[in-house]
Amino acid sequence: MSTALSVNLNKIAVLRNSRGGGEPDVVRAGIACLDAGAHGLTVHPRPDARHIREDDVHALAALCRARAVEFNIEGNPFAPPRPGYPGLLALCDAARPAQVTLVPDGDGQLTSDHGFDFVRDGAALLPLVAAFKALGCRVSVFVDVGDPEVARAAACGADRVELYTGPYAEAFAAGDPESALAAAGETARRAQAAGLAVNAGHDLNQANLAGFLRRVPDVREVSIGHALIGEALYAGLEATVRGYRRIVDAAARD
Ligand SMILES: CC(=O)[C@@H](O)[C@H](O)COP(=O)(O)O
Ligand SMILES: NCC(=O)COP(=O)(O)O
Repeated sequence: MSTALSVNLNKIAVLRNSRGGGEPDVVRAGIACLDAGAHGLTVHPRPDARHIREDDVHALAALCRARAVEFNIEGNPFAPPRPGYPGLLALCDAARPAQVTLVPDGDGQLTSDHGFDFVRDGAALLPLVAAFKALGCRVSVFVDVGDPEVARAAACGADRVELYTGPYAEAFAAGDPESALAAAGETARRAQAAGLAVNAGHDLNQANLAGFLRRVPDVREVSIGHALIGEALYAGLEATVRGYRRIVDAAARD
């Protein structure tokens, strides 16, 4: 079984928004990721539009359609519309992503840090999941590793769950990933037994990914952004500085 890599472009938009203007360009970055072999692209437009904006969603949806690859939009289905953010359902209605990943983030969160509470939110999720599926989207829901109620995602109508891998990444960085890996494997198996496919994401990187995929069975997709964009900066920094040196050195010779 192979695992698809979906690159999350949020952090390209963070850089762009820090200056206004259009650089770095999220579509150009998306093209580079797809040219390098990414199987799809992910965005998590937040209601405060701190990074990915509505216009980015449409531009990237068009790119993914043209390249026949998966576009994955993440967001909180309960967050109400506001200026600059039409709401997740309206956004998906307009952009028609192949997959929507429902994430229960509050507005003020720095980043995603927990999955759904299915006992509390299950009844409210049921009609929402149906509404996204009526748009033709595969629906994945963000879940905590170790959630004993993970099978309830199937009763909500979801197709997949995305395991929240932040705690695993922390345990790996601390040199003690064993119990996080065992728990992730167990949660994946419980979800799969309920008929759900399994995605994973959050703070995955080139150091911790292989160990995760070795231990957690049949992970269909990983979505990776923060670390990948940081690693890309390091990987490209030397070549870029050399390029600038060539320019200033050539100008000095003229
Ligand atoms: C659901 C998930 O784990 C990622 O989408 C994460 O939320 C990235 O969002 P930010 O880039 O806003 O931190
Ligand atoms: N769903 C996880 C995601 O899209 C990327 O998370 P991160 O790599 O930015 O932590």
